[in-house]
Amino acid sequence: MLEIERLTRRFGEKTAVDGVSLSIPAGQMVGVIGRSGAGKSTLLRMLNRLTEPSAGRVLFDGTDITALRGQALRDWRMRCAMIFQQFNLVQRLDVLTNVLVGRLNRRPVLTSLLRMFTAQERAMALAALDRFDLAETALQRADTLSGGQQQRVAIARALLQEPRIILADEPIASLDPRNARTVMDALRGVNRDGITVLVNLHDLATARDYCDRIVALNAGRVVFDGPPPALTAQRIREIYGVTEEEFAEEAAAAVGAPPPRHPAIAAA
Ligand SMILES: Nc1ncnc2c1ncn2[C@@H]1O[C@H](COP(=O)(O)OP(=O)(O)OP(=O)(O)O)[C@@H](O)[C@H]1O
Repeated sequence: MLEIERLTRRFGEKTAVDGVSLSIPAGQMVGVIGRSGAGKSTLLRMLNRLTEPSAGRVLFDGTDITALRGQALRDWRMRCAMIFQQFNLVQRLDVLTNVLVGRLNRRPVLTSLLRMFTAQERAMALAALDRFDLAETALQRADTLSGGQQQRVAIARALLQEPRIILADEPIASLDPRNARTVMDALRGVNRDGITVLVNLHDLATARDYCDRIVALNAGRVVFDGPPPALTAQRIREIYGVTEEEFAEEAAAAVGAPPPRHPAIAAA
């Protein structure tokens, strides 16, 4: 269980996340939506302490994550893997090594530096790649892969951390619809294995299709929290003051994604 209690982050005068409280049961897939600047990235980044909260707490199974220091903080970051919009692979390294990077934090510094991995770790990495139909790319350089393949490599790398939670910040914003689907299928697949997934999405239709729960942010605050069918086009209008179509186009532009081809205007 992840408990977020009145979590707040200020940047100077700006309050990016403003007293957010959420209880997220283990194994849930939560889509976080909101306009550009609503605080989605800041919220996710506070959960694994890439960004420090100004106030509030995060508890995981009763442990206060916001108070962790040193090794305990490193352990938490391992259990709470991040996926980024731009994949963050080492382009000149082969795919297998990129996946094995997920093990680095789990090992002593020297073996990490030498990038020495056990046969068991290599087998784990290959199995993770195989699961996403990428085993045959293991020895290719990462930069020879498509965006969708690279993002699935990033998910495989995250799995090598043996995480309890995956935090994905706009994981499909740079992908075409087909690749976006393969990445969302991969995330949903690992979620079905019991890993909690929090995913920032600009695309409402995707959030509806894949998530158990949608949290909508506006100006750093939670303005909707419920099951996808409850987030109707009418609710979007009430919350954001725009049609769902306008919301979709604006959100896509904010993350540099192509405009939606089929805005889910009547999804509800
Ligand atoms: N390091 C920072 N320094 C100053 N202001 C920041 C910083 N990070 C975020 N902000 C501000 O906090 C607010 C929330 O930003 P955040 O990136 O979390 O929003 P977002 O919903 O993820 O939007 P986007 O999709 O455009 O990234 C914005 O006004 C942003 O300018």
